[in-house]
Amino acid sequence: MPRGVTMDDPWVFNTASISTYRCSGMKWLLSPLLLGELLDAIRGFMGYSLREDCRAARILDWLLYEARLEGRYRSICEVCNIIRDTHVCIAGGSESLEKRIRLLHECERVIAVDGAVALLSSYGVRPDIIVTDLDGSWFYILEASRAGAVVLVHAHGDNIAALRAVVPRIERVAGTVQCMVSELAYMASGFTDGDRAFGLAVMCDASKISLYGMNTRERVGWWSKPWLKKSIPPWPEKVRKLHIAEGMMRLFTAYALKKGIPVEGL
Ligand SMILES: Nc1ncnc2c1ncn2[C@@H]1O[C@H](COP(=O)(O)OP(=O)(O)OP(=O)(O)O)[C@@H](O)[C@H]1O
Ligand SMILES: Nc1nc2c(c(=O)[nH]1)N=C(CO)CN2
Repeated sequence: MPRGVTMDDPWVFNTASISTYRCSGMKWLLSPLLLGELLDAIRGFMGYSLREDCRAARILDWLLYEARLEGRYRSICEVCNIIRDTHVCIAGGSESLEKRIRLLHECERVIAVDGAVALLSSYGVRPDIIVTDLDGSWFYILEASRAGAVVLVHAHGDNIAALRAVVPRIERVAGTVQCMVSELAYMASGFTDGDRAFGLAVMCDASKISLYGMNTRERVGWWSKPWLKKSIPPWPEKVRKLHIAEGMMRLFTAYALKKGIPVEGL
């Protein structure tokens, strides 16, 4: 049993599965068990703590519960409804996004990956969905959510303070986690913000997926982190994350092709 799937707490496994299956016709991209195994392996490789990832998942669940009381919560089914049967473009963190950004005007739906929301804003592109672990610019994320974007926030052991600071201020918020203890958030298909966005588009049956700024061999775009002044080569931890992202994207491309969803820009 993957360690992120806490079977000593068996009801949790059911509720997490049920919250995804409640959407009519929607299926997990990877089975929860396979996903749990993959995330365990990644945690080992990256040196992350399961305990902290599970703590973050519970905290996000609580913040989403409050968001639901306040009418700000969006389920993963509602997120999928935005994507289903549309041409989805995903704008990520690699350098080439800036040169190709005007092409995003041709997309039916735009998913901004974390910091890319800042760059999109300066070119007048409004994202429909933002996929983030909240280490991009909070200002632009909050601005886009006020303008109508749904923010799909990912909880992990290293962003607990950011979750507490930002989630209560997001107008339209959904959640993903990497430990299966949550009822209102769902187990993310993927690891980095970019491959999770791609996995989401495949899971939600986009009619076509175009990737911009998702080239893991390129430099990291300056918009990717608030502290970057210019685009730079990935630093050692980022290299390892991008390595995993590349593997995830290959896997999801295979699923997309099996479902008959064309993918361009890989
Ligand atoms: N060369 C690249 N540089 C940066 N991001 C890239 C690159 N190629 C693909 N991407 C995708 O774009 C996303 C950009 O998001 P972001 O920079 O916030 O990363 P992240 O997943 O939050 O990781 P980190 O913890 O380093 O912030 C990445 O998650 C990755 O999937
Ligand atoms: N614990 C932990 N989990 C993660 C992290 C991270 O920095 N720490 N970064 C991710 C990709 O952005 C995804 N998951």
